[in-house]
Amino acid sequence: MIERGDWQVSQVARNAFDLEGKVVGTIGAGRIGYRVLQRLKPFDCKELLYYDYAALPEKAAQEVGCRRVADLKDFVSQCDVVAVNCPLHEGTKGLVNAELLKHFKKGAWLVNTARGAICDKDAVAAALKSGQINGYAGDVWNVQPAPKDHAWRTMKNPLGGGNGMVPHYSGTTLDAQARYAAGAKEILENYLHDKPQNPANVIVGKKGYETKAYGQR
Ligand SMILES: NC(=O)c1ccc[n+]([C@@H]2O[C@H](COP(=O)([O-])OP(=O)(O)OC[C@H]3O[C@@H](n4cnc5c(N)ncnc54)[C@H](O)[C@@H]3O)[C@@H](O)[C@H]2O)c1
Repeated sequence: MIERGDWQVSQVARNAFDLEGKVVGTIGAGRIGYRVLQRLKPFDCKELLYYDYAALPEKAAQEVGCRRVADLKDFVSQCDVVAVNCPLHEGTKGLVNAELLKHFKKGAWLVNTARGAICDKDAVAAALKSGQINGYAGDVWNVQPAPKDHAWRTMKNPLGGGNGMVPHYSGTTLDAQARYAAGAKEILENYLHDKPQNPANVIVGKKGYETKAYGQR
């Protein structure tokens, strides 16, 4: 469209909204989910919500002014935008499915930069096609690279838009690659020199799951 130079603002902007005055929520309020809430604060959203079995420390919740909602259906029914920021585990695979999508506000927006398989791909495509959700955006796919017939490559809302998928690279800036490399080096050095690991880096330890972030066991 840009290359062709034939865009019309009335067409391009017919489905664009502000975050100001909207209710935005995150499924998962760990390192990333909490930072998302922090970064949303200056946008003057109507309310910031989170759904997580682990409550944020009171001070952290107060700093961003967010409210925890204990029931997932209740949570999504209040949000104009739902962002998925929890890990993929047996309790989150297909968490956003046809049944849950029915409870979303009609025309809500769903963002998933966590893991593709947390959202049921066909249920998301159907909800977008019907207008139950207005948009789906993310960089993560249940199969990567996604096959040619993957619904998320072509799905659209009734206005012919609403698909904000990109390849899984959005955290992969050159600066981030330097951070990954430094993190991997630190973990290897700790291992080789028999030093304790930073608990934030341990998912499975010698005794099984050590993190509390991969479901309530
Ligand atoms: N797209 C990318 O390039 C990219 C980059 C980094 C991380 N990620 C994804 O983001 C996820 C979150 O990262 P993080 O660093 O914030 O992890 P984290 O471990 O700090 O936080 C995860 C949070 O999710 C919560 N959680 C777990 N299961 C839940 C459930 N069933 N319902 C609600 N909340 C639940 C945990 O209690 C925790 O608070 C990662 O697991 C990873 O899959 C994606």
